[in-house]
Amino acid sequence: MTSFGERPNVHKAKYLLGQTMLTSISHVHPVFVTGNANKLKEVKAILAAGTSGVEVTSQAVDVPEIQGTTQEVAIAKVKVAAEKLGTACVTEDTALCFEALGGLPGPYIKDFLGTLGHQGLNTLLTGFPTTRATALCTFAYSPGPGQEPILFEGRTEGNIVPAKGPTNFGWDPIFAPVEGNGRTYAEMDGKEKNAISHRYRALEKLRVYLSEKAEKESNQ
Ligand SMILES: O=c1nc[nH]c2c1ncn2[C@H]1C[C@H](O)[C@@H](COP(=O)(O)OP(=O)(O)OP(=O)(O)O)O1
Ligand SMILES: [Mg+2]
Repeated sequence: MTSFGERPNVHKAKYLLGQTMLTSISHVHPVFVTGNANKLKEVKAILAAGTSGVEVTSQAVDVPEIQGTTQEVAIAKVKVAAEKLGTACVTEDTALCFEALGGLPGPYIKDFLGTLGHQGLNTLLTGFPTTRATALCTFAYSPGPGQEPILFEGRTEGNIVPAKGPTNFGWDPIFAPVEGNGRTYAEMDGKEKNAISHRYRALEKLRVYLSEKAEKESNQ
C-alpha cells in the first residue's frame, strides 16, 4: 500500500481521501476521508498504538463543508463521503472554541487561522477576561450511503497563548492544554500530544464502537 509520505503532491491537493483500513476489525472497514496530512498521521499513530495491522493509503476526492454547528458540519461531510465512495466512511472535524467568544471560531477555525494567523487569534482575545478554549474533535461514522451517521466527540481544555514551538500543524503553537504544564501542543512530541489530545479522545470512542460492532456482527 502507498503510504502518505510517498506522495509529495498529496499535501497540495485541496481535498484528499485518506483510506484508513481498520484491518484488525474484520467486519468493519470504514474509509477515513480527510484532506489534512497531519490529521491522517495522528490518526494512524493513535490507531497503531492500540491495534495491529492498520494500513493507510490516500487519493484525491472532493468533499465540501457546509456552515453550521460542528455536529451539522460533521454529519453533512460524512454523508457526502459515503455517497461518493459507496461504502462505510469516517470523517473528522476539528473545532477550536474560545470561551470568551461564546464558542467561536469553533468549526470555522480553519478560515480564522488562515486569515488572522497565530498572532491575530491572540489579538482577538485582547480585552476579554479569559483565554480559555476547548479543542473539539468530532469523528463522524457512516455505515454506508443513505444511512444515518453517528458522531464521536473528544475535548481537550486549554488556553490560547502567544505562539511557541514548531509551526507545522495548524493552531498547535497557540493551544496550551491544561494538562501540558504551560507547554503548547506544538511543544509536545507526537506521543505526548496523542495521549491527551481531542483527537485521541474522540478516536478512542470510535474505536470502541467499531470493535463492539464487529464483535456483534461476528456473533450473528
Ligand atoms: O490537532 C490539531 N492541532 C492544530 N491544528 C489542527 C488540529 N486539527 C485540526 N487542525 C486545524 C486544521 C484546520 O485548519 C482546522 C480544522 O479544520 P477541518 O476542516 O477539521 O480540517 P481540514 O479541512 O484541514 O481537514 P479535513 O479534510 O479532514 O476537513 O484546524
Ligand atoms: Mg476541512
